Amino acid sequence: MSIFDNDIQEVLFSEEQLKNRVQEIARQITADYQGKEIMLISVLRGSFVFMADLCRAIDLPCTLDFMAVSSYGKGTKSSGQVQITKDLSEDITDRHIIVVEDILDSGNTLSYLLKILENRHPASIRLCTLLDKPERRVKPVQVHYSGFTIPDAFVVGYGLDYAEKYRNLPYIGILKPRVYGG
Ligand SMILES: O=P(O)(O)OC[C@H]1O[C@H](OP(=O)(O)OP(=O)(O)O)[C@H](O)[C@@H]1O
Ligand code: HPA
Repeated sequence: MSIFDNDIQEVLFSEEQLKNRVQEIARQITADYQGKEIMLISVLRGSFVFMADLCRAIDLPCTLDFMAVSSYGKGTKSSGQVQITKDLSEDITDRHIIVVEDILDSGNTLSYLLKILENRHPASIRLCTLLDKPERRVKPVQVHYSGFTIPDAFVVGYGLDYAEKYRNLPYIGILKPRVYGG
């Protein structure tokens, strides 16, 4: 039970389902990068919960860094204007990078971000997103690790917000449209 339950139309993924899927992705990454050291880049703020669970389930030498971008402001639709609000602390040249995201929606954020990171000449770069909402895509983005494909609905919880709320919900659910006036 959560104080937010009344704002949720439908639970898409329970805590248990999230835990199991995150472990499967971590096992896949561990197998794919045997013998290598990886660097996980969490795209703040939404991916912080996924990152925390994923990195602890990966059995490889691994460093972490964080980047913050924003394009949604207080709305439920991408403004199309992506802003870097915090850059990485580390140099990624010649490193094996995995970008960790909570959701791939229009693709505006990740197409912009991946281009910037590719220009810094990593040894390799892959994208790992917990959720993929393909119906909303306006920019193509190549995904290597995807947790779940979801329908065209605004979701919150497990790091994902609406107007900065709901990030601390332990499950992922569809937000009732009346909450955002949709
Ligand atoms: O594919 P897109 O339509 O660009 O949407 C995906 C982006 O939107 C969310 O970030 P947001 O800008 O809401 O910032 P946040 O991570 O701080 O919540 C999410 O974390 C992704 O970065
Ligand atoms: O469905 C969503 N929920 C929360 N944040 C988002 N950013 C892009 N799509 C979403």
